[in-house]
Amino acid sequence: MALTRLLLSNFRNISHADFALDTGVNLFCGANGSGKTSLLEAVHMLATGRSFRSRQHKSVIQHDSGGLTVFAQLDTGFNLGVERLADGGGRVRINQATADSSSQLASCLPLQLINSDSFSALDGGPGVRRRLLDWTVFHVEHIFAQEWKNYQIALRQRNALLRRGKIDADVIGVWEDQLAQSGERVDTLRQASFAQLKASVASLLAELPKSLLGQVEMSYRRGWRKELQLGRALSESREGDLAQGHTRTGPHRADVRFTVAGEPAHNILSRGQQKMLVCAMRTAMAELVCRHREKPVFLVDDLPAELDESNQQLFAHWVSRCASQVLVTGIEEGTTSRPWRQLASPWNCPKVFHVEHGNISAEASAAQ
Ligand SMILES: Nc1ncnc2c1ncn2[C@@H]1O[C@H](COP(=O)(O)OP(=O)(O)OP(=O)(O)O)[C@@H](O)[C@H]1O
Repeated sequence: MALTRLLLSNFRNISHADFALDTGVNLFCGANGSGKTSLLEAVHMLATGRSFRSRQHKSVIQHDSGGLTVFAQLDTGFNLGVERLADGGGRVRINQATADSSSQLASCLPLQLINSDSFSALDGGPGVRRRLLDWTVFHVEHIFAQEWKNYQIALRQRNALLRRGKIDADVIGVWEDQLAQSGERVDTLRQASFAQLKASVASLLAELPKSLLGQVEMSYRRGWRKELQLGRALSESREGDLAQGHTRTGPHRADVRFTVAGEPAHNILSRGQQKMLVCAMRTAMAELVCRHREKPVFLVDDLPAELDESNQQLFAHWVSRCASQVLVTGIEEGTTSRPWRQLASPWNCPKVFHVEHGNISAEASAAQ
């Protein structure tokens, strides 16, 4: 699936923009602070309901304006709209109907993002990596969203009881049964996707020249002891959980680890190697999703940062295999477009946009 038209108003320094996008490559070039990242942020908001830079909608809304809107038409026939108001209000619409969860947006617009925060997949907490795995499972297995929701409802209830300090074994037992059932199913779905991601990442990394990247090991930790059923693990940890006031075991503590010779990968790999590992993971996620449904859209903020030319070219090649469309930002048109121009048609004819003080204008025709 691809975005065919994008409309923004009052989104950071972009007061108004309305333009058509190509399938394949769309390049947004401009000086520092011109609004390139804001544009990617707006597309991300359409797919998730939120910014990737700020938890506060207010900081994204243009100063002195009452609210922002982002609207897109997709080639699948869907229209997506997000409105955020300075007074805290807002709404999300899909084809004129109000959407009540951000997972409805995500399901209409599967999106992959590569930016300077992507390193947190390696040096950040387990939650970042768990979300990467869950993005994949969500798009591959339709029952995952409901199972995960059931799990979280039961988790909230158990935690509320633990916080009260005094627990009735029968009452907590009911929630532990639900946690155990949905938790085991969440884990089974995650394990199936993880096995495929691991194989894909290994084969993508094998396309790179020989280096320590070839020794990266990926492992999945499900969040509770291997030898136990989840129900048993929960009842065994009840005492300790009570002392801590929360549930310390279960799939909400799962992790995906990247190691090299037993060490966390970010302690060993160079910055460029780390970025290629993250690019391989993101590509593997997209490859897996496009085996089951339509190809995702990629957002790539400043690809040349940390990557030499051959790595940029390899990543562009990966994206062309598993994406329907890519929105790429860069300062200079020449360097930003170079990795894409060596690909086969139509990926070698980017649509070029110039971004200047929040104004976005398309070049009359794509330069060759
Ligand atoms: N709420 C806001 N209202 C108005 N302007 C804002 C708001 N938030 C940020 N800005 C400004 O919007 C501009 C766009 O920033 P953005 O990060 O999109 O630039 P960029 O083109 O990606 O720059 P760089 O190349 O430096 O990464 C910046 O000048 C920033 O100061």
